[in-house]
Amino acid sequence: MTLLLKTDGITMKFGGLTAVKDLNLEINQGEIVALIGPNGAGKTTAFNMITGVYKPTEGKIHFSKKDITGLKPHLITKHGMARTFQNIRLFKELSVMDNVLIANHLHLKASYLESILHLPRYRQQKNASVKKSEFLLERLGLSQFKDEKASSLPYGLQRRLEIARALATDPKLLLLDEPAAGMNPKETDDLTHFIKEIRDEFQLTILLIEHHMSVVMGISDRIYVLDHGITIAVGNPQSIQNDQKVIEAYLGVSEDA
Ligand SMILES: Nc1ncnc2c1ncn2[C@@H]1O[C@H](COP(=O)(O)OP(=O)(O)OP(=O)(O)O)[C@@H](O)[C@H]1O
Repeated sequence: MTLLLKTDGITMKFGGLTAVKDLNLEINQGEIVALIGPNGAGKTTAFNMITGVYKPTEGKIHFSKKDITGLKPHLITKHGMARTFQNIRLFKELSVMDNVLIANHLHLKASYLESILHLPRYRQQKNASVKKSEFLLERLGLSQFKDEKASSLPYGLQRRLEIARALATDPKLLLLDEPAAGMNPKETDDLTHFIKEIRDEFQLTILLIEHHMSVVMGISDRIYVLDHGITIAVGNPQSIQNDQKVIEAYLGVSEDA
């Protein structure tokens, strides 16, 4: 097995609050790994450290054997990491197709001068980019909406479009922040199959944050459980479901709620 992502004791402090403490994730190529935990456990903060939004207060992050600690998000994307957000971030006024084209643009190698002069290399890349975007939309079941405004899509399809945008940057590792949020049971079930399909088809490794336990238990090879920033359990779905500390962390939350 090839190790793709490794975090060595990453910690994030906001003033006096330690949002994540000493997190040690190890994700192998091809795995689907979930990060779960009650609200405020530190899951999004962990994503933000891995993707370069925050520089960890302590610790190191290695991705594809390179130290990426403290690199800016766009450079981390170039190394092969892409993410979606808890709150969908699309260019709402642009078409579905343009949303994917813009994401793909990051990968075009033609220079600015070549692009304004419409030189051959730019034209070739643009054509390839359109083909690739069409392929992604086709593959994600969005072709029929390609000329629609992104904001006109139903919620579940907007989430798919976010994933299409992430895939347009050719990631090795895809981070999904609550992909099933706001979905009904049928959409949630479809999403579970869909995530496995894209993992296989695009040879992805996936790290996801998710509150829907049916999704987490249905697709994860391994699960990390955070509570108040601390990793309280790591294991396969079965061991996590039976872990006393995990049960208590979740029961504690429902009692408080
Ligand atoms: N930029 C920030 N500044 C200060 N505190 C923050 C910041 N970001 C997160 N926190 C705090 O860090 C803790 C962890 O938050 P985080 O959003 O990572 O949790 P989470 O597990 O993703 O929660 P949820 O499931 O509700 O999204 C919380 O107490 C939160 O208030």
